[in-house]
Amino acid sequence: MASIAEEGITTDGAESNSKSKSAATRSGSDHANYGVGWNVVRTLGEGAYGEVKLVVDSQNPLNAVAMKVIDLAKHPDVVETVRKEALLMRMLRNHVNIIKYLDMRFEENLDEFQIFLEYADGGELFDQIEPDVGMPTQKAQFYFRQLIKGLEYIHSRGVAHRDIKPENLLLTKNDLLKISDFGMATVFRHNGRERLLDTRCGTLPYVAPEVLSQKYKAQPADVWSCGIVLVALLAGELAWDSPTGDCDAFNDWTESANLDANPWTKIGTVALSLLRAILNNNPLHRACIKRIQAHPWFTKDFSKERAHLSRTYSNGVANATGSGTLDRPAKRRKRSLNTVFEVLDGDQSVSQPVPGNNSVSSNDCGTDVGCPTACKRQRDGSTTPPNFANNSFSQPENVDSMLLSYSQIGCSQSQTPNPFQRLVRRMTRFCVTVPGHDVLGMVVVACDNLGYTVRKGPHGQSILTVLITKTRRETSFVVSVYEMGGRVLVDCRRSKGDGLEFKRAFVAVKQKLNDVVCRESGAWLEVNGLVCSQFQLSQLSLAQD
Ligand SMILES: Nc1ncnc2c1ncn2[C@@H]1O[C@H](COP(=O)(O)OP(=O)(O)OP(=O)(O)O)[C@@H](O)[C@H]1O
Repeated sequence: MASIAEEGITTDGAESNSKSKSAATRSGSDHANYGVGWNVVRTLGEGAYGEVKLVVDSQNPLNAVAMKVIDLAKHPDVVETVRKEALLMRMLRNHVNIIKYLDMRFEENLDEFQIFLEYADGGELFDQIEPDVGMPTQKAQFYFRQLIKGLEYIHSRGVAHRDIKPENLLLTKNDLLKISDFGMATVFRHNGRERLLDTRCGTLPYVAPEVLSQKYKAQPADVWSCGIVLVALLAGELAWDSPTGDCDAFNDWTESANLDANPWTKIGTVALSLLRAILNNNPLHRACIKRIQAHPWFTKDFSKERAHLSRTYSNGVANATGSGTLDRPAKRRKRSLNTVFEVLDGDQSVSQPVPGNNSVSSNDCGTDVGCPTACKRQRDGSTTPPNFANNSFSQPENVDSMLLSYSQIGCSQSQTPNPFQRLVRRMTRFCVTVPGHDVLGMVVVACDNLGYTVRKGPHGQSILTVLITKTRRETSFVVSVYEMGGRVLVDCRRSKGDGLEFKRAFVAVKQKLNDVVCRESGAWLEVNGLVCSQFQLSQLSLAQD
């Protein structure tokens, strides 16, 4: 989903006025030089001004960073914008829920800026949202708490993000949420003095109403966007296209009308009361971060509710109501037994220990917000990360030996092969029973039927770009096919636009290919972002020792 930036971003008083590229080059080279000995492995995503690439240390393949490339030949006017983004990220680099800024340089030969960032090896948050469904309450709460914690830190440093949305919330393999993309961020408080903002920026469905119409306070505007993210997490859809008077869905919310319609019917009553406090048109009355953190939905221990439900059903008593129920929408009180079990199955085992809000120390999953899946400590002292990926929406199945080689990834010849190629954990993948060439043809036909436009990759590469033409906002995704040891993996990655639209399109394409999608489950090993077989993993750990 494209972001809007009506007035462009200007440098604020808190920052240097230098506009030179060399100033950008100097802005914080206090880390390793990611040049010699580092290899570009693959493209992680596409940004507004260029690609974001995965760069791996050839000496230690477990050392990886993300390199955001800004193509100055194509975008000569963005020097100042990019420099500002890097400076702000540098100010914010000491928080577990913010993508850590590492370095920046101007690559003269290529005429590009390169910003080096901590690599988030767990994909994007939107990848965890099932379209039109959302995710289990407990999981949504886990991510939302981290989002609010990260935002609290950003605001404490006097910075407004201004483009909070699931596509800009990245995850690590341990399910740590990392706020990223500070391309629209700005300083709103400097030396204790706060200023109102007037740049109309953000992404329409997520933007607060006042941002479109008047000077606005920074913090309530970001809080509003978090509210829309919460709707997406809980309902798998957005509340409205834009918070404006010509949008019926927004008017209904403002007038408390039609709350029997989606997305609200999918959202529990306690969550709805939190959303009421956050999505308040009046920024002065809108819940602040402290109020959000004190709200019953935010503090509630849903894992205890889950255990209660489990006991109830294991006794054969189908009583899902009463004091110990999950936060469920009023309209869904009469849900079927199956529905409740779906909720239970979708998350961690109910027999696991029930962590409270403070039960997870930073030694475990690295955050002090309540991790709903207890991190299991191993004999060697390491921990197993909370594994939310188990509520597989489209997790690859039946891949028991998959170490993707350099040539299969499709890197250019100038890049050095690296045996430990990484794939971002992603739910928008599946394995098929037919050869790669055949499945590509099938994807083309499926997309044609669905009315999407398909562009083939250059030089006969196993890559397609699919433009979802039906949607108002331009959304596209890239389909890559990998063949390995008789297995064929179809990997879909959002390239541009709305994450939820992409997910819907993915589901539609996968359904069309239903006859050839692998059914049986198998070992899909992905550790530290590596996709490989058990044998290859053991070799790797020997090498590390
Ligand atoms: N640190 C990172 N680790 C892993 N993937 C990343 C990282 N940074 C960016 N990406 C991937 O690249 C994509 C684009 O990055 P980013 O959003 O920062 O670019 P942008 O130019 O700001 O794009 P936008 O058009 O959304 O404003 C992200 O959606 C994500 O998939």
